[in-house]
Amino acid sequence: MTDHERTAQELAVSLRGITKEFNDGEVKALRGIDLEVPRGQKLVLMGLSGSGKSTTLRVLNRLHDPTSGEMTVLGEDPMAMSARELRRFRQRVAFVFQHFNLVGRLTALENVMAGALGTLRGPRYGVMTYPNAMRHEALAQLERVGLGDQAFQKAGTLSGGQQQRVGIARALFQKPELVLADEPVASLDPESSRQIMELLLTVCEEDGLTVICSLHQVELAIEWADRMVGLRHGEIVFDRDASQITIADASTIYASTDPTTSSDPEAA
Ligand SMILES: Nc1ncnc2c1ncn2[C@@H]1O[C@H](COP(=O)(O)OP(=O)(O)OP(=O)(O)O)[C@@H](O)[C@H]1O
Repeated sequence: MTDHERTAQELAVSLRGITKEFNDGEVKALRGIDLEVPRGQKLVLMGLSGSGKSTTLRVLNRLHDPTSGEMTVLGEDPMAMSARELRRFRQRVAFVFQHFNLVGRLTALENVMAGALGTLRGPRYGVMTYPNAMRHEALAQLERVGLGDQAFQKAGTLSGGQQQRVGIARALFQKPELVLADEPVASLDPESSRQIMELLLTVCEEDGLTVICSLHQVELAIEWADRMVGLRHGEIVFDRDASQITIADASTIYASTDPTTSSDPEAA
Protein backbone atom coordinates (compact mmCIF):
# COMPACT_ATOMS: atom_id res chain seq x y z
CA MET A 1 0.00 0.00 0.00
CA THR A 2 1.40 3.44 -0.91
CA ASP A 3 1.46 6.34 1.62
CA HIS A 4 -1.29 8.00 -0.35
CA GLU A 5 -3.50 4.89 -0.20
CA ARG A 6 -2.80 4.44 3.54
CA THR A 7 -3.79 8.05 4.24
CA ALA A 8 -6.94 7.61 2.18
CA GLN A 9 -7.89 4.59 4.37
CA GLU A 10 -7.37 6.54 7.60
CA LEU A 11 -9.47 9.46 6.43
CA ALA A 12 -13.24 9.24 6.12
CA VAL A 13 -13.20 12.05 3.58
CA SER A 14 -10.60 13.80 1.49
CA LEU A 15 -11.68 16.58 -0.86
CA ARG A 16 -9.18 18.38 -3.07
CA GLY A 17 -10.21 21.42 -5.07
CA ILE A 18 -13.83 20.37 -5.33
CA THR A 19 -16.00 22.73 -7.34
CA LYS A 20 -19.67 22.45 -8.19
CA GLU A 21 -21.45 24.61 -10.72
CA PHE A 22 -25.13 24.64 -11.59
CA ASN A 23 -26.98 26.07 -14.58
CA ASP A 24 -24.02 25.89 -16.99
CA GLY A 25 -21.71 27.69 -14.60
CA GLU A 26 -24.12 30.48 -13.76
CA VAL A 27 -24.19 29.32 -10.11
CA LYS A 28 -20.86 28.49 -8.51
CA ALA A 29 -22.00 26.58 -5.44
CA LEU A 30 -18.55 25.25 -4.42
CA ARG A 31 -15.38 27.09 -5.37
CA GLY A 32 -12.51 24.77 -4.53
CA ILE A 33 -13.16 22.88 -1.30
CA ASP A 34 -10.15 21.23 0.35
CA LEU A 35 -11.17 19.17 3.35
CA GLU A 36 -9.79 16.15 5.17
CA VAL A 37 -11.97 14.47 7.78
CA PRO A 38 -10.37 11.75 9.94
CA ARG A 39 -12.46 8.69 10.71
CA GLY A 40 -14.56 9.08 13.86
CA GLN A 41 -14.63 12.89 13.74
CA LYS A 42 -17.85 14.82 14.39
CA LEU A 43 -17.69 17.80 12.07
CA VAL A 44 -20.26 20.57 11.86
CA LEU A 45 -20.62 22.63 8.69
CA MET A 46 -21.88 26.14 9.26
CA GLY A 47 -22.71 28.97 6.92
CA LEU A 48 -25.41 31.27 5.67
CA SER A 49 -28.15 29.94 3.47
CA GLY A 50 -26.71 29.30 0.01
CA SER A 51 -23.10 29.02 1.22
CA GLY A 52 -22.80 25.45 -0.08
CA LYS A 53 -23.39 23.19 2.93
CA SER A 54 -26.00 20.93 1.31
CA THR A 55 -24.05 20.81 -1.93
CA THR A 56 -20.94 19.67 -0.04
CA LEU A 57 -22.88 16.89 1.69
CA ARG A 58 -24.54 15.83 -1.56
CA VAL A 59 -21.26 15.68 -3.43
CA LEU A 60 -19.91 13.31 -0.78
CA ASN A 61 -22.33 10.52 -1.65
CA ARG A 62 -22.67 11.61 -5.27
CA LEU A 63 -26.20 12.89 -5.08
CA HIS A 64 -24.41 15.67 -7.01
CA ASP A 65 -21.40 15.09 -9.23
CA PRO A 66 -18.67 17.67 -8.64
CA THR A 67 -17.73 19.83 -11.61
CA SER A 68 -14.01 19.43 -10.90
CA GLY A 69 -11.62 18.29 -8.19
CA GLU A 70 -10.76 14.99 -6.57
CA MET A 71 -12.32 13.14 -3.68
CA THR A 72 -11.87 10.02 -1.63
CA VAL A 73 -14.68 8.89 0.66
CA LEU A 74 -14.14 5.89 2.96
CA GLY A 75 -11.03 5.05 0.99
CA GLU A 76 -12.80 5.00 -2.37
CA ASP A 77 -13.32 7.35 -5.27
CA PRO A 78 -17.08 7.71 -5.73
CA MET A 79 -16.55 9.26 -9.16
CA ALA A 80 -14.99 6.06 -10.45
CA MET A 81 -17.86 3.80 -9.36
CA SER A 82 -20.30 1.88 -11.49
CA ALA A 83 -24.01 2.16 -10.63
CA ARG A 84 -23.75 -1.10 -8.69
CA GLU A 85 -20.66 -0.01 -6.77
CA LEU A 86 -22.37 3.29 -5.99
CA ARG A 87 -25.39 1.47 -4.52
CA ARG A 88 -23.06 -0.53 -2.24
CA PHE A 89 -21.09 2.58 -1.34
CA ARG A 90 -24.30 4.41 -0.36
CA GLN A 91 -25.02 1.68 2.19
CA ARG A 92 -21.81 2.80 3.93
CA VAL A 93 -22.82 6.46 3.82
CA ALA A 94 -26.13 7.23 5.52
CA PHE A 95 -28.01 10.48 5.01
CA VAL A 96 -30.21 12.20 7.60
CA PHE A 97 -32.49 14.81 6.06
CA GLN A 98 -33.96 18.06 7.37
CA HIS A 99 -37.49 17.04 6.41
CA PHE A 100 -36.95 13.42 7.51
CA ASN A 101 -37.81 11.89 4.08
CA LEU A 102 -40.12 9.27 5.56
CA VAL A 103 -43.09 7.69 3.83
CA GLY A 104 -45.92 8.94 6.02
CA ARG A 105 -48.38 6.12 5.27
CA LEU A 106 -45.84 3.42 6.21
CA THR A 107 -45.03 2.41 9.78
CA ALA A 108 -41.90 3.59 11.55
CA LEU A 109 -40.54 0.05 11.27
CA GLU A 110 -40.99 -0.11 7.48
CA ASN A 111 -39.37 3.28 7.10
CA VAL A 112 -36.34 2.04 9.00
CA MET A 113 -36.09 -1.10 6.87
CA ALA A 114 -36.32 1.05 3.74
CA GLY A 115 -32.69 1.93 4.58
CA ALA A 116 -31.76 -1.55 3.30
CA LEU A 117 -33.81 -1.59 0.12
CA GLY A 118 -30.63 -1.15 -1.92
CA THR A 119 -29.48 -4.56 -0.66
CA LEU A 120 -32.73 -6.43 -1.40
CA ARG A 121 -34.05 -7.67 -4.72
CA GLY A 122 -37.39 -6.28 -5.79
CA PRO A 123 -39.90 -4.07 -3.94
CA ARG A 124 -41.34 -4.91 -0.50
CA TYR A 125 -44.96 -4.48 0.50
CA GLY A 126 -45.54 -4.67 4.26
CA VAL A 127 -43.43 -5.52 7.30
CA MET A 128 -43.77 -9.30 6.88
CA THR A 129 -42.16 -9.27 3.42
CA TYR A 130 -38.80 -8.31 4.94
CA PRO A 131 -36.46 -11.01 6.27
CA ASN A 132 -36.99 -11.82 9.95
CA ALA A 133 -33.47 -10.76 10.95
CA MET A 134 -34.04 -7.37 9.34
CA ARG A 135 -37.26 -6.82 11.30
CA HIS A 136 -35.45 -7.61 14.55
CA GLU A 137 -32.57 -5.31 13.71
CA ALA A 138 -34.92 -2.47 12.69
CA LEU A 139 -36.86 -2.87 15.92
CA ALA A 140 -33.62 -2.81 17.91
CA GLN A 141 -32.61 0.46 16.24
CA LEU A 142 -36.03 1.98 16.95
CA GLU A 143 -35.69 0.94 20.59
CA ARG A 144 -32.27 2.50 20.64
CA VAL A 145 -33.67 5.88 19.57
CA GLY A 146 -36.50 5.58 22.12
CA LEU A 147 -39.27 4.62 19.70
CA GLY A 148 -39.79 0.90 20.37
CA ASP A 149 -43.41 1.54 21.37
CA GLN A 150 -44.14 3.45 18.15
CA ALA A 151 -42.67 0.88 15.75
CA PHE A 152 -46.07 0.07 14.21
CA GLN A 153 -47.36 3.63 14.14
CA LYS A 154 -47.62 5.34 10.74
CA ALA A 155 -44.69 7.71 10.35
CA GLY A 156 -46.96 10.55 9.24
CA THR A 157 -48.69 10.54 12.61
CA LEU A 158 -45.47 10.95 14.63
CA SER A 159 -44.21 14.31 15.93
CA GLY A 160 -41.32 16.02 14.13
CA GLY A 161 -38.84 14.93 16.79
CA GLN A 162 -40.11 11.34 16.62
CA GLN A 163 -39.90 11.39 12.82
CA GLN A 164 -36.28 12.45 12.99
CA ARG A 165 -35.64 9.62 15.49
CA VAL A 166 -36.97 7.27 12.81
CA GLY A 167 -34.64 8.97 10.31
CA ILE A 168 -31.71 8.31 12.64
CA ALA A 169 -32.78 4.69 13.24
CA ARG A 170 -32.98 4.23 9.44
CA ALA A 171 -29.46 5.63 9.08
CA LEU A 172 -28.08 3.34 11.83
CA PHE A 173 -29.89 0.34 10.38
CA GLN A 174 -27.72 0.68 7.26
CA LYS A 175 -24.64 0.02 9.49
CA PRO A 176 -22.92 3.00 7.89
CA GLU A 177 -19.39 4.21 8.46
CA LEU A 178 -20.15 7.82 7.58
CA VAL A 179 -23.31 9.76 8.47
CA LEU A 180 -24.16 12.92 6.52
CA ALA A 181 -26.82 15.02 8.23
CA ASP A 182 -28.26 18.01 6.39
CA GLU A 183 -29.71 20.41 8.96
CA PRO A 184 -31.29 17.52 10.86
CA VAL A 185 -32.94 19.76 13.47
CA ALA A 186 -33.92 22.76 11.34
CA SER A 187 -37.59 21.71 11.37
CA LEU A 188 -37.71 21.17 15.16
CA ASP A 189 -38.30 23.34 18.24
CA PRO A 190 -35.25 24.19 20.40
CA GLU A 191 -35.86 21.46 23.00
CA SER A 192 -36.40 18.72 20.40
CA SER A 193 -33.37 20.05 18.50
CA ARG A 194 -31.17 19.60 21.52
CA GLN A 195 -32.51 16.09 22.19
CA ILE A 196 -32.09 15.00 18.58
CA MET A 197 -28.56 16.35 18.26
CA GLU A 198 -27.65 14.64 21.52
CA LEU A 199 -29.14 11.39 20.27
CA LEU A 200 -27.51 11.59 16.84
CA LEU A 201 -24.06 12.31 18.14
CA THR A 202 -24.26 9.85 21.05
CA VAL A 203 -25.26 6.91 18.86
CA CYS A 204 -22.68 7.82 16.22
CA GLU A 205 -20.02 8.02 18.93
CA GLU A 206 -21.11 4.64 20.34
CA ASP A 207 -20.77 3.07 16.89
CA GLY A 208 -17.52 4.94 16.09
CA LEU A 209 -19.04 6.63 13.04
CA THR A 210 -17.82 9.74 11.29
CA VAL A 211 -20.47 12.48 11.22
CA ILE A 212 -20.61 15.50 8.96
CA CYS A 213 -23.59 17.62 9.88
CA SER A 214 -24.76 21.02 8.69
CA LEU A 215 -26.21 23.01 11.55
CA HIS A 216 -27.22 26.63 12.13
CA GLN A 217 -27.41 26.47 15.93
CA VAL A 218 -23.99 27.67 17.03
CA GLU A 219 -24.39 26.63 20.69
CA LEU A 220 -25.38 23.10 19.74
CA ALA A 221 -22.49 22.91 17.30
CA ILE A 222 -19.95 23.96 19.94
CA GLU A 223 -21.41 21.50 22.42
CA TRP A 224 -21.42 18.47 20.14
CA ALA A 225 -18.85 18.90 17.39
CA ASP A 226 -15.16 18.03 17.45
CA ARG A 227 -14.55 20.47 14.64
CA MET A 228 -16.41 23.32 13.01
CA VAL A 229 -16.00 24.35 9.38
CA GLY A 230 -17.57 27.54 8.07
CA LEU A 231 -18.53 28.06 4.45
CA ARG A 232 -19.17 31.32 2.66
CA HIS A 233 -19.97 31.64 -1.04
CA GLY A 234 -18.80 28.09 -1.64
CA GLU A 235 -15.43 28.46 0.10
CA ILE A 236 -14.12 27.36 3.49
CA VAL A 237 -13.47 30.48 5.55
CA PHE A 238 -13.29 28.92 9.00
CA ASP A 239 -11.92 25.59 10.21
CA ARG A 240 -11.31 25.04 13.91
CA ASP A 241 -11.36 22.60 16.74
CA ALA A 242 -14.73 23.08 18.49
CA SER A 243 -13.11 23.07 21.94
CA GLN A 244 -11.20 26.24 21.04
CA ILE A 245 -14.14 28.18 19.78
CA THR A 246 -16.56 30.62 21.42
CA ILE A 247 -20.11 31.42 20.39
CA ALA A 248 -18.88 34.87 19.31
CA ASP A 249 -16.16 33.32 17.10
CA ALA A 250 -18.58 30.93 15.46
CA SER A 251 -21.16 33.67 14.97
CA THR A 252 -18.77 35.60 12.70
CA ILE A 253 -19.75 33.16 9.99
CA TYR A 254 -23.29 34.55 10.21
CA ALA A 255 -22.23 38.20 10.53
CA SER A 256 -22.65 40.57 7.60
CA THR A 257 -18.90 41.23 7.54
CA ASP A 258 -16.58 38.83 5.80
CA PRO A 259 -14.81 36.63 8.37
CA THR A 260 -11.73 36.56 6.16
CA THR A 261 -11.22 40.24 7.11
CA SER A 262 -11.65 39.57 10.84
CA SER A 263 -8.95 40.93 13.19
CA ASP A 264 -8.37 37.37 14.38
CA PRO A 265 -5.97 35.89 11.83
CA GLU A 266 -7.06 32.36 12.71
CA ALA A 267 -10.63 33.14 11.72
CA ALA A 268 -9.63 33.39 8.08
N1 LIG B 1 -29.97 21.81 -8.01
C1 LIG B 1 -29.54 23.09 -8.04
N2 LIG B 1 -29.69 23.83 -9.16
C2 LIG B 1 -29.24 25.11 -9.21
N3 LIG B 1 -28.64 25.73 -8.17
C3 LIG B 1 -28.49 25.05 -7.04
C4 LIG B 1 -28.93 23.70 -6.92
N4 LIG B 1 -28.63 23.25 -5.66
C5 LIG B 1 -28.04 24.29 -5.03
N5 LIG B 1 -27.95 25.36 -5.85
C6 LIG B 1 -27.35 26.67 -5.53
O1 LIG B 1 -26.06 26.42 -5.01
C7 LIG B 1 -25.78 27.33 -3.95
C8 LIG B 1 -25.43 26.56 -2.69
O2 LIG B 1 -26.63 25.91 -2.25
P1 LIG B 1 -26.70 24.94 -0.99
O3 LIG B 1 -28.06 24.34 -0.98
O4 LIG B 1 -25.53 24.04 -1.02
O5 LIG B 1 -26.52 25.97 0.21
P2 LIG B 1 -26.74 25.74 1.78
O6 LIG B 1 -25.58 26.36 2.46
O7 LIG B 1 -26.98 24.31 2.06
O8 LIG B 1 -28.06 26.56 2.05
P3 LIG B 1 -29.27 26.29 3.10
O9 LIG B 1 -28.71 26.60 4.46
O10 LIG B 1 -30.32 27.27 2.67
O11 LIG B 1 -29.69 24.86 2.93
C9 LIG B 1 -26.98 28.23 -3.81
O12 LIG B 1 -26.75 29.40 -4.57
C10 LIG B 1 -28.09 27.41 -4.43
O13 LIG B 1 -29.11 28.23 -4.96
